[in-house]
Amino acid sequence: MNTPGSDSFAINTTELTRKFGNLTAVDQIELSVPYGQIFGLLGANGAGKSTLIKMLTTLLMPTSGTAKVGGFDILGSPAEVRRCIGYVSQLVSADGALTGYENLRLSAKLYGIPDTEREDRIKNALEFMGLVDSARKLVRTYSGGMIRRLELAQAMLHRPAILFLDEPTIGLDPVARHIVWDRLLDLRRDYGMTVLITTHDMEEAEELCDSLAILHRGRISVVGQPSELRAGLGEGVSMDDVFAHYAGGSIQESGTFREVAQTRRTAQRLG
Ligand SMILES: Nc1ncnc2c1ncn2[C@@H]1O[C@H](COP(=O)(O)OP(=O)(O)OP(=O)(O)O)[C@@H](O)[C@H]1O
Repeated sequence: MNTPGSDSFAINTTELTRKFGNLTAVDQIELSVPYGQIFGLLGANGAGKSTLIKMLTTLLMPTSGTAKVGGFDILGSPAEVRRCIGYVSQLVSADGALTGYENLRLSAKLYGIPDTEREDRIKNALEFMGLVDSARKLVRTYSGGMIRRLELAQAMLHRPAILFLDEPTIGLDPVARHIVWDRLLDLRRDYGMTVLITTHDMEEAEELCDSLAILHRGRISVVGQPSELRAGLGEGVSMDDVFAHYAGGSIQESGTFREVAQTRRTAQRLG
């Protein structure tokens, strides 16, 4: 695994803030994620989850504040951060005109995996994700679940210490969703990987995640284990109730048409 810098947390943010004009999408967030956790970021549409992930993966500059990822500062050492993370965005990133194997070759080159190690790493990733039999088929013939598993295989090729996944199971049927969960649990068990996911799926939040942070208008409303969060609100409380309580009660009417259309296209493509 790519060795992270020395820090007791995989992710540690300090007053992390991002503004877009007058809108504060992420507002002075203080978040600490221990190594080896599957950590869920929840929040209504427009709460700031993707913006937070984009800053942590060095794709977007903060307006103020900073964060350490794998012990490296996102502002001072972005290249080191990138070396120890993997990222799967909301949008489909695998190339449908290439085979699964060719997509992995491309990722191996992009991640700078030495030529002598590439074939072994690709073989290992294909086996791990259950894609050996379909490796030589064009990705456009894959099911949604296979595409997601291929994207996970691409993101794990360089053995990142920390994996960022923006809505990894959006648009997948329950069987495909459970297979993705199992693979993520395996990644944590076999490689000690820390996984940060965003999700709108309360079952995923409860069953897959060790801890959750719920965002509301760019701020963290609450952090805790799913069972703690439910117990904190009383008996017989569901994760839906927890979400409604801490995420602002209802889905906000924010997000541009383009963003919504793009997300739906992704879900349709994967469904
Ligand atoms: N590039 C941008 N320019 C202007 N505003 C933006 C930009 N990116 C995000 N925003 C706004 O910032 C806010 C937070 O958006 P973000 O995508 O982080 O939310 P989210 O919680 O990931 O939402 P969703 O669940 O719909 O993916 C929204 O109001 C959004 O419209």
